[in-house]
Amino acid sequence: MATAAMSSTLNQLTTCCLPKRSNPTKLRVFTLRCSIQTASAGLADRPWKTSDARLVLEDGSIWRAKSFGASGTQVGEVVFNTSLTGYQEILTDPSYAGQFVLMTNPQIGNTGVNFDDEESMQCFLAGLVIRSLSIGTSNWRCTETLSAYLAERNIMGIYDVDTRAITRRLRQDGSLIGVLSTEESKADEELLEMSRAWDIVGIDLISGVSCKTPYEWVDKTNPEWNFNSRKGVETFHVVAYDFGIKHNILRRLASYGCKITVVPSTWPASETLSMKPDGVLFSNGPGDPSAVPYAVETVKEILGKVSVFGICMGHQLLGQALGGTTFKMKFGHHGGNHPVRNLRTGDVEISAQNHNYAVDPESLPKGVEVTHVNLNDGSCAGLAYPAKNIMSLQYHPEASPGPHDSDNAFGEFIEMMRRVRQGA
Ligand SMILES: NC(=O)CC[C@H](N)C(=O)O
Repeated sequence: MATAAMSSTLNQLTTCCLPKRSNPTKLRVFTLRCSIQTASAGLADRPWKTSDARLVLEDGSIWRAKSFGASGTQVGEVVFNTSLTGYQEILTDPSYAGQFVLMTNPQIGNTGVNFDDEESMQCFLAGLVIRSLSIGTSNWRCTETLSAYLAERNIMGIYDVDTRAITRRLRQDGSLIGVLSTEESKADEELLEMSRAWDIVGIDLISGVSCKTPYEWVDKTNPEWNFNSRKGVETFHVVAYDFGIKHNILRRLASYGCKITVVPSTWPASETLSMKPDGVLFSNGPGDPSAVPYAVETVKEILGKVSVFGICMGHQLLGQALGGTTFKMKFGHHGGNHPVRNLRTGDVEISAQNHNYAVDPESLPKGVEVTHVNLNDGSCAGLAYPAKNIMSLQYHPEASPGPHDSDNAFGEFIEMMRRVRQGA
């Protein structure tokens, strides 16, 4: 069992062993060392688990760690997430398909998992990278430990890895492809080769996470946690394109009084328009928005004919459909603490974010307004095209996890649909 003294020793070691960027042609191994030794050689096995996994990054660094969840070998892009809570919502956010999520919060697993906090039916991410795996769970809602949950879903996790050092490397050099392996038989060079042979850019990851057939969604936010709900108001029919949709987007729309039909990413625009919805929502989703031209075409066919709201991937597809371009950011935004300025009101919202791509505002045609700006780096965080009843956000008004400052964006979408219905 890890004592406070032990974890403080570990923290000191982590600080003073911060590795420098390695020569890309050489493999360099980083291990979190523990200062506690076994008594004398051969007397007893160590009472704690020793390293049994490697994370090999494309820059040639090798991070020795301990595995939990599933075992095997997996490739993906490593991104860091700065949320303090909500690891289960993050694990089930389909937008993380193809990525290893490294949590900067050093202790994960404390609250276990529960089935009410899932953002989709599955974990699509490549794996989870954490500093310390909590040895116990303490939460009245907990139904299972994080380890058991990941093992059942065949998702690999590693802990006792220097997450601060990896995060600093990602911030300095940008997102990196990595291979996580528990297989001793695989040589370091082989894993490095795998990481260099794979790329997340240009792959359609949406088709692997979208639903296959349309369905109706009725669940609202649980009354225990609800806020901003509207009572006794008219109902609006929204068709929601599932590019990897998070359940909380659907719950929030339902709580605002929408009747929702969720459709697959390949659902023809003509079918959507024939349903005569009041609005169309383009959801969040994984990967490169330039790798799904079919989705951009669908958005183009719908724009101007009905009110639309794009969230994250939906915002990026809207940007492209309007004639703009998207680009890959250095390491993206992933976390629940990103300040955004709403340029219409002047208000600053603390927002939940998860994206690696962004719309280039310079590429947008006249009439398209940048409505929100990310205050950390000035990137475009929201768009509107009032003449065509279009609005979009690069971040997550549904939060989950994250602050609820931006929830009113759903209210604005409702207002837009109401104005169109009233012919205003
Ligand atoms: N959450 C999302 O919709 C992410 C959008 C896109 N996959 C990106 O990384 O930018």
